[in-house]
Amino acid sequence: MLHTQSDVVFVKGLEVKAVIGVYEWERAITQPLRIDIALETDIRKAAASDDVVDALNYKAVCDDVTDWCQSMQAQLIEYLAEAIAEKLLAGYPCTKVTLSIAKPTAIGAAEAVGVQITRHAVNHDDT
Ligand SMILES: Nc1nc2c(c(=O)[nH]1)N=C([C@H](O)[C@@H](O)CO)CN2
Repeated sequence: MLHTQSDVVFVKGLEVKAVIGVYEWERAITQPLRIDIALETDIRKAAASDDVVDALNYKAVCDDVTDWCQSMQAQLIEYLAEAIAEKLLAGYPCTKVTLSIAKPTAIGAAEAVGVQITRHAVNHDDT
């Protein structure tokens, strides 16, 4: 199918305090994570109805991502990013997720360190 439109619902700079890191001292504290998310989705129904029930609700995304970060207590941000992307694709009406997770306080000499990933929904029509 030819796609003639491309829409994104995004979250920029979501700050979450969570247990994250590989070192023993990191397991005893929380650190800030700064998260950017772009969810490729069709916004036309919400744009026509002006009703949040037709929208990919970014408030729900922020609440879910915050909960997942805090409950997972991951060591690597790679592990956390992959798990969040998988959950977003499974739980929200989106076809592609681009997600970056930064640790702004991990390396004193750097503004931030982190990862960025892009994942696509599996299209079951093709199988
Ligand atoms: N690619 C990664 N490298 C490192 C990570 C990580 O999650 N991914 N984590 C650490 C430590 O937890 C670090 O943040 C402590 O300063 C080191 N390298």
